[in-house]
Amino acid sequence: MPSILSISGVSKTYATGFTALKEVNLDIERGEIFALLGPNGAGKTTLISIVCGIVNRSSGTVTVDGHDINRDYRAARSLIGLVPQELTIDAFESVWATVNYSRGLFGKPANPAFVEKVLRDLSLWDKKDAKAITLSGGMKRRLMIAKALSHEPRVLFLDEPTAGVDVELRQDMWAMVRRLREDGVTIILTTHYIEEAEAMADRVGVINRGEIILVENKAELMHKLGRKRLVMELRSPLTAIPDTFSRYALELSPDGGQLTYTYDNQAERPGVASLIRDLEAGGIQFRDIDTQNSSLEEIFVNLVRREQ
Ligand SMILES: Nc1ncnc2c1ncn2[C@@H]1O[C@H](COP(=O)(O)OP(=O)(O)OP(=O)(O)O)[C@@H](O)[C@H]1O
Repeated sequence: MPSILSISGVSKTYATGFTALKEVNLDIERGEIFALLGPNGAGKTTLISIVCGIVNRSSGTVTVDGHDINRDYRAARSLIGLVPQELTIDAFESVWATVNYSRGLFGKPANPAFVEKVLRDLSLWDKKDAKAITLSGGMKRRLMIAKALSHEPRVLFLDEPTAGVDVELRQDMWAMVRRLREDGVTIILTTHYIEEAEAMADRVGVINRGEIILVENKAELMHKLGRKRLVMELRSPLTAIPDTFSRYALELSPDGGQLTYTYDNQAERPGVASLIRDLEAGGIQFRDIDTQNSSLEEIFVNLVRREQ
């Protein structure tokens, strides 16, 4: 079956002359949850905005379920729901009116039963008459999602759905997104959080400086990115790593006072215990030891470095 969303050779240069996207190619499969990961300014919002017709692309084509977003804009756009980063709701409008109004904007006939289902699914039904201003932060986010679903889209974009929300709300959001997928909605979310991609996505794309540098299914990506580091503060600095340790991927800090061992998270504990034994046997003593997970920032740096 053809992809539900097909992005081909899309570039964007803003009026300032800044190129935010470079020849992006991406196909989203029907019914998947796709996480687009990238650091600030990578181009995630620009890409989503192009697909949603908010920003004009400089080149390339985008089709949604076969509809070209230029030639067939209304058909393409009506298949898409967008939950932007910022809240865009009228503070003094009720939940019910907000969602119905949004549906009307897409030219869809009133369907109170459908709107009720959306509100119930998002645990907003008992708030249907409440004004948006009276809702908690979490409810406002859910209202944004209800709005985006009001016209029965087949593809839902969630731009940073859990930025700045607490852990509990984040979990609720994840559960809700999974339910939507069960209903057949294809979901594309952008995030800074590796955990979010890990918890939710079937596939993950990494965008950096306007380029998609990797698209992979989650299991493989987590295998690649799930790295840990063991950092050892040495009692006495070394001038070089002795040859006997060449089987371990060790790095020595420039001052010789710190040894770092990076290993794959997924593999069977790869030799941390034997490394420590070997260090002791080799007379290398350390006064402190610490484990760290590699941060997303480092993962990007590594990915980008590998690219160059
Ligand atoms: N209207 C604009 N004019 C000029 N440059 C812009 C415009 N909008 C965005 N940019 C630039 O394009 C780049 C990509 O921005 P974009 O918002 O797409 O990134 P992002 O990956 O969504 O980042 P964030 O996670 O911070 O939202 C940034 O460097 C940004 O400054």
